[in-house]
Amino acid sequence: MSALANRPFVKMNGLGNEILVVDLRDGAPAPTPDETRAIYASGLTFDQLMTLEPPTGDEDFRTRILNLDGSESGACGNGTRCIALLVMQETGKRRLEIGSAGGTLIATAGSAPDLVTVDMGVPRFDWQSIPLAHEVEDTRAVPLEIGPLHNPSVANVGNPHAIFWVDDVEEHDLLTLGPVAEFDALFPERANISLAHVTAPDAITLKVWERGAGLTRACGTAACATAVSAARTGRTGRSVTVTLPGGPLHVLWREDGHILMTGPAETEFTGTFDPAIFAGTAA
Ligand SMILES: N[C@H](CCC[C@H](N)C(=O)O)C(=O)O
Repeated sequence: MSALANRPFVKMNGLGNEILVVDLRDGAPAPTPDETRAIYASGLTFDQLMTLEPPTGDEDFRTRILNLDGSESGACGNGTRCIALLVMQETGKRRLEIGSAGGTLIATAGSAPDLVTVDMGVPRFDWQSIPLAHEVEDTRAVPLEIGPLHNPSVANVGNPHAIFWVDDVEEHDLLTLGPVAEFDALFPERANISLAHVTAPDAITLKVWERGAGLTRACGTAACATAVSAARTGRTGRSVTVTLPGGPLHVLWREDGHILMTGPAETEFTGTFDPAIFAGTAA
């Protein structure tokens, strides 16, 4: 019997990026890839499943990010705002330290009850950190062509991102081009794929094909990766509003290198996992 059977969950979203939160602070094991896929296949759909796990150091708690295909990611911006809001509401705390594979994230309560700011850490741009399959000198414009898309900027913000600069995010068929780019041999760990249209020195429109999840209404790490790439290529300043299909996020790339992402989080419903979901998964 899966340790998840009859366990409660909370369904949330960050700008329409669908997040399923599972509280494992009692030390229960994290969902396996099989169990993650089984939950999604049961009709309890999400883009990412995020856990609450016991702290291993000074942090308040730890989290693990699982895409709907069962793959694990080192970061999830929208999901981090969701779990931070949940624990802030539970504890009354206005600042949380959250441990994750991508590093320690600092979440602070925003100026409105549903707003959260997350320090997403410092981006990395060197080809080995993205990672790319071979050396690329200038990662602001990588030699890659995917149909009509070419020369993306790449960045790692806890997870790998490729950003194609376009004049209209609706002009290209990201549903088709996204997976082709995601699985390109240049990205040994695959990549999240964005179409970005800079509309002003402080404004970007963005559409994202997410690694392991597909088209989503919003992607916080893509907004962060795009914001820092726009700044380092001279397309914008360091403080931008990134407008995704699900709505706007504000991203500030501080002079000390840290990325601050601010946006809403929302609870939709709660429930418990029906044991039948896990009938076919490995014990
Ligand atoms: N939706 C998430 C990104 C999940 C990242 C995942 N798609 C991966 O890197 O594998 C966000 O708001 O940042």
